[in-house]
Amino acid sequence: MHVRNPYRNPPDILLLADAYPALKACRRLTEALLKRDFNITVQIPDDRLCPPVPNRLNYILWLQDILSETLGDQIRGIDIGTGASAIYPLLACRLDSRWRFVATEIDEKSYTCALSNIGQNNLQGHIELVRATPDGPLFPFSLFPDATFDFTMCNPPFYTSKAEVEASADGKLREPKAVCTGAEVEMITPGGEAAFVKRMIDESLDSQERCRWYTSMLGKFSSLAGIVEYLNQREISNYGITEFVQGQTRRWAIIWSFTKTRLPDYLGRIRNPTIQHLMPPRNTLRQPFSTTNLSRLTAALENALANLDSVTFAPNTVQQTVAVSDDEELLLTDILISATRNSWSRAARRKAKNPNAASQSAMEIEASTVVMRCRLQIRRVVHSHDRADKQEGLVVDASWMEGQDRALFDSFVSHVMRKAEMASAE
Ligand SMILES: C[S@@+](CC[C@H](N)C(=O)[O-])C[C@H]1O[C@@H](n2cnc3c(N)ncnc32)[C@H](O)[C@@H]1O
Repeated sequence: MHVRNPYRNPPDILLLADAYPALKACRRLTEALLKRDFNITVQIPDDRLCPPVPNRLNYILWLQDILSETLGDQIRGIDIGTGASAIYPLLACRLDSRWRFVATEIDEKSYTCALSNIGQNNLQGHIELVRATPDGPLFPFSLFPDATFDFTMCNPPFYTSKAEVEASADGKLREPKAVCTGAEVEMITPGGEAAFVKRMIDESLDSQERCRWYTSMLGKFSSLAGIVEYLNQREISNYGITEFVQGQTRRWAIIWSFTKTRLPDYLGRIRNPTIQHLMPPRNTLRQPFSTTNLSRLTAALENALANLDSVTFAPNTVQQTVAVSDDEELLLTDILISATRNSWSRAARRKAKNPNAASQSAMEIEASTVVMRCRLQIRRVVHSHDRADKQEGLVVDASWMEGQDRALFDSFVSHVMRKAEMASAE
């Protein structure tokens, strides 16, 4: 090609679509990306929403990260309002053959089209489509009385009314007009997305641990505050928030659970300082250490853990570079820890000196139950924001993984960190 021809290097179609939104609305672009990159064949009718692949993929990848430690040969999820494309189940099942879906849809045309898309990709053994009704339950648990699920997901209809759709057509609220060629049933629901998600929260209070993680995407940042307040009112403290950023488009997702499993902060908190009031308390606590000697610090930590009789731990040596905003970190040691009771508080240590204080049987019962699981990661941080004066240091990140009692985790971390700092300081 001619040297001055700018198309000598073919344009990046996704960047182009970001700069020229009408392209995003192009069904052929979605169909082509799904075919080329995932071997998925879909047909999306012209009068139904066309899902942008990068955004939908972001949601699936986040769920994959959350479920990455799930054992077993199946991961079972529910997609509420799967749409004509059935994009979430198709993508997820193509990416990992262990995934299974129940997908719901109220709109007849989208239901029929989703059924055909699932069949065309030979995924009918992995994805079960359920015809829902607008006034019926959002979660189809009653149809699967013996099943438990790993997650629910949803991209809810987000507008409250036709007037709101029209008001947003200039692109202020969501995607530009060209993209919003969906049917009303896809885009409008009484009370908008916030009311839809609140319905899910209400239903989840009944179904509780039938599902490990309840999640939903949110198209409007303004929905977040009301939903967090609703979770707080209902005393659902185990929740998280993330954001999906693709070019100029930003979306959010909320996640909550009634189980003891806790999310690491990188999956359940957004770092943006202006919205910290909406974030759940931190599950990852960072402690800088004065020593720069890795073996000293590792030995000090292991010694502090070995001195706690209710604690078992498994250290793992790793060498993995991880990027954290502007800083680079080297993950060096990963220690998995379980505790069967509190043996680190002052009261617990006093009791241990006087074993008659606790009856034998109570001790045995306690010892058989894990009350807290967490991980300690030793990392080497390079503070690169001041490049002239690079500062290296060792830190330990303590991440709460399981338990009901946040105070127990906090007191464990402060005990172990204090002991390790005293023993490793040079
Ligand atoms: C914004 S679209 C999302 C479609 C698809 N999941 C996606 O991300 O492209 C919302 C979908 O939810 C469906 N829907 C609306 N109310 C529903 C309900 N009560 N139960 C199940 N689906 C519903 C709509 O018909 C529509 O297909």
